Amino acid sequence: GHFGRFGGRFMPEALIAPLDEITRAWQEAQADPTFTAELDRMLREYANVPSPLYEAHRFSEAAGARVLLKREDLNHTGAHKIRNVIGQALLAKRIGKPRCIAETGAGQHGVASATACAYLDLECTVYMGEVDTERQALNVARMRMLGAEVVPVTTGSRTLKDAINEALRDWVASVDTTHYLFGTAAGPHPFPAMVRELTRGIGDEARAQCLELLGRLPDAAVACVGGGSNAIGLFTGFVADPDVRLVGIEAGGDGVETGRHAATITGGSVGVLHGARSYLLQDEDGQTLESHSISAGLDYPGVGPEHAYLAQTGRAEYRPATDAQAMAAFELLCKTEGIIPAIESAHALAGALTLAQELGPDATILVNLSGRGDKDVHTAAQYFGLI
Ligand SMILES: Cc1ncc(COP(=O)(O)O)c(/C=N/[C@H](C(=O)O)[C@@H](O)C(C)C)c1O
Repeated sequence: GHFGRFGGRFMPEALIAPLDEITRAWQEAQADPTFTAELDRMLREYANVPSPLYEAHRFSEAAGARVLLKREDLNHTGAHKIRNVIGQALLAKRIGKPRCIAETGAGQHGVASATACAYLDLECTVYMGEVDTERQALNVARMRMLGAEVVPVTTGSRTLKDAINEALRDWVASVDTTHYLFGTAAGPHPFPAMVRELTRGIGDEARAQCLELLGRLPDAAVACVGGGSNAIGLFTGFVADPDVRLVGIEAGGDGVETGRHAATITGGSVGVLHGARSYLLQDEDGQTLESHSISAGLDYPGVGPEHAYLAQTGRAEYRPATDAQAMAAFELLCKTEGIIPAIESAHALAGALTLAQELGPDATILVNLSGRGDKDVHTAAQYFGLI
């Protein structure tokens, strides 16, 4: 479970056995045609996968280069998260765990977890920072409608980091009946690799769709990076194509130089958080710092270890987009394409606008539109003074 010097599983002794059990079960499931056939069937018939590749002509004109959008916002539940949760919920069934727990920040992973558990008749408890339950209240309502228990977390900074800590505390006490349905490509082994494998359909599909549409590969593949799942899902399909630049866009918040951001690779340092060695925002004593972003889904002081590795080897590059840049890109997509993106995804769009200026009009830029903006309408309406 290593990516160069990154990754590993720095976890309490009590969780080593369940982590071993998931690792073994996942290896067996991947080799079991019944499991993979059921996973593919559910993705196709239930989750609306594969997602379309859409050429955004008017956004491209505004950007000054050709922009293609991978429409993960059109998946069932409105984001890429459904890919990961269907695989992990099927695995929970396979190992006889009647209950799943999950952490969530933006609420998309929580909604996807509640959805998969409703479909597969599993109990579902979602831990969510109290701050996030307020700014993503719509998703709290959706999770409860889908039959999940949502536990507002009031410890620490009351955001995603604290939700993960609470979920881990639950799991230590419930390993016999419960699978921790981890929401991003971070955490202890096997989660980063398993979530990458469950999400890599994004990049594998997009690569084939680009060859069909363009007759060649794109010049760059761009995705926002919170914990890292939608970005690693997009990048993996292209990592062996050296002419395709891989660009991860982190949450620059008020600007990295202000200290109020969630740009973990750009503004952080190597350390251990939530079971893996990667980059994180920490003070000189190794205490995790609070992150800041207008986007709940990117508001996380850690990042998946495979991104740390791709950054260190130089195969991928990571740049920040501030709240203001993301919201400007959010508005531009709304008004040029009639698509309201998730604020997380708007960070990737902001990165694409900058890259378009650098690469020029002949460039083709593939952007992962990781989710739709229904959950963010209130935040965006307040930001733009529409209500
Ligand atoms: C639409 C959308 N796009 C991107 C992200 C960033 O998460 P990654 O793709 O795992 O980097 C997210 C993250 N959402 C998670 C959630 O909904 O709980 C996030 O807050 C945590 C799981 C990390 C998202 O909802």
